[in-house]
Amino acid sequence: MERNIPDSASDVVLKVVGVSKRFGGLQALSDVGITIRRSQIYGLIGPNGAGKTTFFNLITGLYSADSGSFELAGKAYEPSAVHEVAKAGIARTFQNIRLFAEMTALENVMVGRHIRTRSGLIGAVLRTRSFKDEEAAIARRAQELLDYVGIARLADYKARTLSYGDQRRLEIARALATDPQLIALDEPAAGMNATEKLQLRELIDRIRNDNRTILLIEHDVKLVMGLCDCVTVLDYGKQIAAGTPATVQKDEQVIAAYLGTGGH
Ligand SMILES: Nc1ncnc2c1ncn2[C@@H]1O[C@H](COP(=O)(O)OP(=O)(O)OP(=O)(O)O)[C@@H](O)[C@H]1O
Repeated sequence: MERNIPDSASDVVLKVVGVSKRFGGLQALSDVGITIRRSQIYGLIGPNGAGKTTFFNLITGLYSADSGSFELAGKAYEPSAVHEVAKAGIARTFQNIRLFAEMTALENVMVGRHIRTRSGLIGAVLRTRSFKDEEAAIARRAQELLDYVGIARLADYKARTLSYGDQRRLEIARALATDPQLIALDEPAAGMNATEKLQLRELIDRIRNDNRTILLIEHDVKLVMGLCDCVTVLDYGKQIAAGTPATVQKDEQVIAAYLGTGGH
């Protein structure tokens, strides 16, 4: 489906310019930049070791960049700490799922919501009226989000007891709970079977249609090409192509570096 991508600067959610990162002797990223617009699904692909996760870690404050600049919804931001990035408006999921295993599904989503609440620690200790009202509202919202991702029935189960596919959905619900400007999904389809992938695709599409903006790292090329409005291809830390899936798929450097390998 062709989508009209608006061209105004105010529609830019994330703008990253000239980002580089070196680990010792290895240049993991060289001068990489992307611009993601509101309601886009933006794919970041490339062979193993291309630098995708490093790029995610830089925009979400896990690593610090050697150079480059970052803008979120028109404001410069310094991705220097994970919680600052979450507050600024980027929520992410992880390649290796990171949930609070002993907490229930509902509690995991409530944790995501807490960064947007006001009562804070004092309210929690004193259990003030406003704290209790706020907690009730958070629980209601968390339940809605579980319903949204299709696992409302699992609200009271501990996260560790959920199936792999459901844990990935739970991570997405937790990310949505922070009301992010941008949701960054790190290989959400990893380890999923064909049915789960289809459901995931529907979910990601629905999230976008609800006016969210998504950045996706994914090894499943079919999923990326079918879902994304725009794709950037990395190889050995360099951006070798960017554009619509149709354009990128035809790019000779991409075919040589990635699609032609047959390994994905
Ligand atoms: N903390 C680190 N210390 C040293 N080297 C690192 C570190 N993180 C990543 N690298 C190296 O940087 C390069 C890019 O890795 P990265 O994980 O970003 O690639 P990727 O595209 O996400 O790969 P994959 O598809 O396998 O997840 C690799 O050569 C990797 O070994």
